[in-house]
Amino acid sequence: MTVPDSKRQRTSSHSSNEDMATPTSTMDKSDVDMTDDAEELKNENGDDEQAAAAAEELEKGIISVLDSSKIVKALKECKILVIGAGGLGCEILKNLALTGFKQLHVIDMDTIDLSNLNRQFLFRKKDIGKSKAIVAANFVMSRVPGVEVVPYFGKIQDKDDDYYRQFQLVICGLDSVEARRWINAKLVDMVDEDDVQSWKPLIDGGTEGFKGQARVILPTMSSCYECSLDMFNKPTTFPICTIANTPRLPEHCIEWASVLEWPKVWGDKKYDTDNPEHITWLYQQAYERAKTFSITGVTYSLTQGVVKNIIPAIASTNAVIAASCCNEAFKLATGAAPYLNNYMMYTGNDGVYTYTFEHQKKPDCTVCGSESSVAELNSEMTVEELIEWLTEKPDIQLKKPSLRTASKTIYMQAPKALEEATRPNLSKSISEFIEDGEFVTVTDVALPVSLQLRVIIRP
Ligand SMILES: Nc1ncnc2c1ncn2[C@@H]1O[C@H](COP(=O)(O)OP(=O)(O)OP(=O)(O)O)[C@@H](O)[C@H]1O
Ligand SMILES: [Zn+2]
Repeated sequence: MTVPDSKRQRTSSHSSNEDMATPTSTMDKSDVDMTDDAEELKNENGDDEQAAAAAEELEKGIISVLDSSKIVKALKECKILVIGAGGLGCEILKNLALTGFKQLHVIDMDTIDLSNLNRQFLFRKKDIGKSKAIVAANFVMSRVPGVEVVPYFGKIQDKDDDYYRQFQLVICGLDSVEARRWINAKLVDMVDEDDVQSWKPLIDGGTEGFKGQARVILPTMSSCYECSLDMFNKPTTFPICTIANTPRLPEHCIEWASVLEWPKVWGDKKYDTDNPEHITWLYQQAYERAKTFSITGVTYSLTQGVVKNIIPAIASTNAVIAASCCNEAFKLATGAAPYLNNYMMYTGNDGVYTYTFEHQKKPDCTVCGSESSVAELNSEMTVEELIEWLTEKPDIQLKKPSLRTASKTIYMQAPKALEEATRPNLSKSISEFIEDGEFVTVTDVALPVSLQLRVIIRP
């Protein structure tokens, strides 16, 4: 696989993370690759004259027509892990196999559901209840001769470094932030400065309704998933005044029915989003209100979608994002063109709009940063409050953090005995455990690695 120029420098000079910033320009990259390519041409073809001519061209900076045999070789040698065999995963597996990649693995922990069949086209009705990964792998192999797809029916968290080490590239088609954070941290953690093979680019695709994004993460070199965690906020809610007074969208009317009308009529009784009678009631209220404001588009299924907070999966969004991910995989595997640097947004809400930008690496990113993450905390803060703070802070967002310093165990979520033993510490103030400037090690189910947090205690 083509190793970006900056990676080569990094591994050979042992330079620190700060030096690496982002991949260098395409021209620099091609310079390095071209020299190597010329060498390879000479060795492989044994046709000295042709090789010499090609080498000369390459040295002059002329990029000749792609050599198909080299492309084929690169695709054959690149082993890719696809994570997720859902809407995006089906597209990604199909694209990779048809592009000519030969060694694919796929992980998915889920089984096939009837509702998947409209867009997860590797599955048929007879497959309902079976493992997505296994069915997808068999389908792709039966349709595309010469490709091997090895499935794993389970979670990415089940696998260890040895498993991940075999791949040159990882592509994610996931639906959860948690799984993305896990694989991102795993791949960053696996990077060994002295071993270029330990370094695996991560291509991450994500879709939500008509919106999607594709990004290329070069572990320790470019911005990682965790660097941009604060971009993912809680789902949008509508301002109450809009809902109450100036609705413009069918969603506003549905929110009005569920947030304001339901409690007014039914008091403390909560509606059940799985009860068709309740949804029908909300739908009728919303429909009447929409009529008053000349708003169209309130339907039963939209009502259900809004109250359940469901964003419909759009097959064409998956197709666009998967295409972009596989395009990047092709470029990274073959060096045929510069790869995405590093974030592409797409929206199909209103025609087609895409935008590419370079998401900056965060120097104090808790996963890939070279600087330690600093937390300035009040000395009176309790351990429990610190834990809550860690779960709420937008750029940390942990689930169930456990805390310790070099000398003290502050609070452990598991095992049970340790949790019980440390529970009384929850109500104590953090200054009983943490000295000003001391490092706190934070572990959490969300991440396969621990975080180091330097704590500054404010008096
Ligand atoms: N930690 C994980 N390990 C392995 N697979 C995972 C993990 N987290 C999520 N997945 C898989 O990622 C896939 C995401 O696909 P997709 O977004 O199409 O979801 P879906 O559940 O099939 O569809 P929808 O949510 O729209 O009904 C799912 O099949 C899911 O099982
Ligand atoms: Zn990062």
